[in-house]
Amino acid sequence: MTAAKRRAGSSTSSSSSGSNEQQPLQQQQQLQQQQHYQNADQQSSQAHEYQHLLQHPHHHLNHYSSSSNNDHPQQYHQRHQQQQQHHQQHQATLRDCSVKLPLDILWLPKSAMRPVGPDTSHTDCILVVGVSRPKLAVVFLTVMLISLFLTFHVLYDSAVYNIQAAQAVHERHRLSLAASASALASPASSSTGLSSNHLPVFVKPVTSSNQLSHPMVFPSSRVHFPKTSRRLPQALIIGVRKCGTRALLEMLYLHPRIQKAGGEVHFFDRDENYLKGLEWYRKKMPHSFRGQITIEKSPSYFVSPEVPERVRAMNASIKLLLIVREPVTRAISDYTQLRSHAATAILPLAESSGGGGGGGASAAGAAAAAAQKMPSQSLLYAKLQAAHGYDNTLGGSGAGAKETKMISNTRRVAPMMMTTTTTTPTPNAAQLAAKSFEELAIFPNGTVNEAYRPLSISMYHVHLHRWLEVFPREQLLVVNGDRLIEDPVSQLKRIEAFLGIEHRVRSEHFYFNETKGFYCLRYDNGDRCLRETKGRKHPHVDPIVVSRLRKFFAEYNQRFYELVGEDLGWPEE
Ligand SMILES: Nc1ncnc2c1ncn2[C@@H]1O[C@H](COP(=O)(O)OS(=O)(=O)O)[C@@H](OP(=O)(O)O)[C@H]1O
Repeated sequence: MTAAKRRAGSSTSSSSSGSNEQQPLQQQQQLQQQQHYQNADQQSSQAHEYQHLLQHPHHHLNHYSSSSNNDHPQQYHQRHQQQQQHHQQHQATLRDCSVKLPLDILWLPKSAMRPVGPDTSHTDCILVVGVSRPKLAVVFLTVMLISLFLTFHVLYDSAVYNIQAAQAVHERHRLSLAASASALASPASSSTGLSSNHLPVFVKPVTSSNQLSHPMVFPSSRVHFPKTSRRLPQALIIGVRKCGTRALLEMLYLHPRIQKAGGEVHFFDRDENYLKGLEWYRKKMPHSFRGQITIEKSPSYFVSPEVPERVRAMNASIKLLLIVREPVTRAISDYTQLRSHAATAILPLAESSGGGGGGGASAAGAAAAAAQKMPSQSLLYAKLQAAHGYDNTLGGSGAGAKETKMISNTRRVAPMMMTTTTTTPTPNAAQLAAKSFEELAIFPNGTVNEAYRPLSISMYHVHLHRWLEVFPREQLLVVNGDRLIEDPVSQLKRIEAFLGIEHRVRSEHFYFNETKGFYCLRYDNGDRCLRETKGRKHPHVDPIVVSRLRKFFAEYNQRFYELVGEDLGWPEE
């Protein structure tokens, strides 16, 4: 810049000295005047030029070097004006170089920087990136705070995780000890498909060494993650007892979107549980991720009159699964279980042992005394039975107030004790175990004992009617229990669609166990069948009695088909 300026200055002075020698005085004066104006002009634009040259050295160098020292002053003046125009244009360009960007990113003229080596590029601007100290400090602090937050979050999560895992291991250990103790004390208590500690049938006891080596494994054998919580069920298997409720729940549990309550909670059908409130119920539920569906099954819900309203009070949009089986087969299955209990002379906690109640000691006139020992569910039944007076023989009546009213107003027999907490063998138990299904289901005069509980539970339409008074039909899915035994996948596909979850449970999850005569489940870590309490061998029942009962049920079945809008094709004789 200085050199160029000097060059421009010297060219001007040399041209003026030439004129002094050759031209007259007047012309010299004119020229001096012009020079004076020119110099004034030059001085006024000197600051701009300096700025300009700082930012565009190449341009200025070319510009000045291309100027002829011998130009006429007028021409020079014109050129100077052009230079000024040029200069203004370049000022506009310069604005690009002085754009201020956030975080100290600047475009600067290259001339402002001291080049390290020879400058070969043809650009005028240079990008300078820098961060001021306060900004650097803010960024640093922010990064520090975020990493601190993340560290604490991870530490907190893993602490909660470990505490819960440790609790679960402790609980599981306690339960398995209780299970082995009760198994020793009462082999019959496992006949319902659940151990007395309410562990699900499929969950095999884990040895304490296993528990210690897998502290993150919960009783349900699924890993519990900190981001899970216990949620109230979004779906219920409401019954029917002995129709495959346990098999259905375990099969559904193969689906990754399903979580299940381990045992039968009996929240809605037992007053003593219901009075504990929803929070108590929620705590009985397993941990689940958001998006998973928690399912609980208590088959006695179906036949308990107060349950539909209570369920609706909890969740009016809950999904209900009702599994049914051919009614006479179901009744025989019920009888088989009740007889099994009676034969061991241990009267079962009927409602907790697979739902539905049932199991009975004949104790005519003993209802009041027994009621004192009974859970409230049994108490309700005892009241009903006392009011209506039904047969109290093995697995007697008591499916519900409306049902009993409708079905049997004819018989007035001493009320029966539906359930009892006693484990003392009664003399009647053995006698009851000796009674045949035929004797219990058909009176000597050939009429059907409608009040016999295994039969009254099979009158599905009576119970379903109550549910459909409270819930819309679309909220209830009827599962065919007979088909579930033969072809589980087809039924599960329907249920997956009903629950709004993708089809995931497939045939490779099952294998047919010839010895058992049922499908068993195939898990990643092994195969599992339901306990021997499921799929018991049924006693032989006189075909005439079976036919008689099928005819009897034909009408009820038709009513049931009408209610559900589907013909299940059960035999009518
Ligand atoms: N895969 C598989 N394995 C074993 N058992 C199966 C299976 N699928 C359905 N079932 C039928 O389930 C019947 C027992 O029904 P529940 O589980 O509802 O009984 S309970 O009410 O919970 O006691 C049980 O009835 P019974 O055969 O009379 O014992 C079985 O027939």
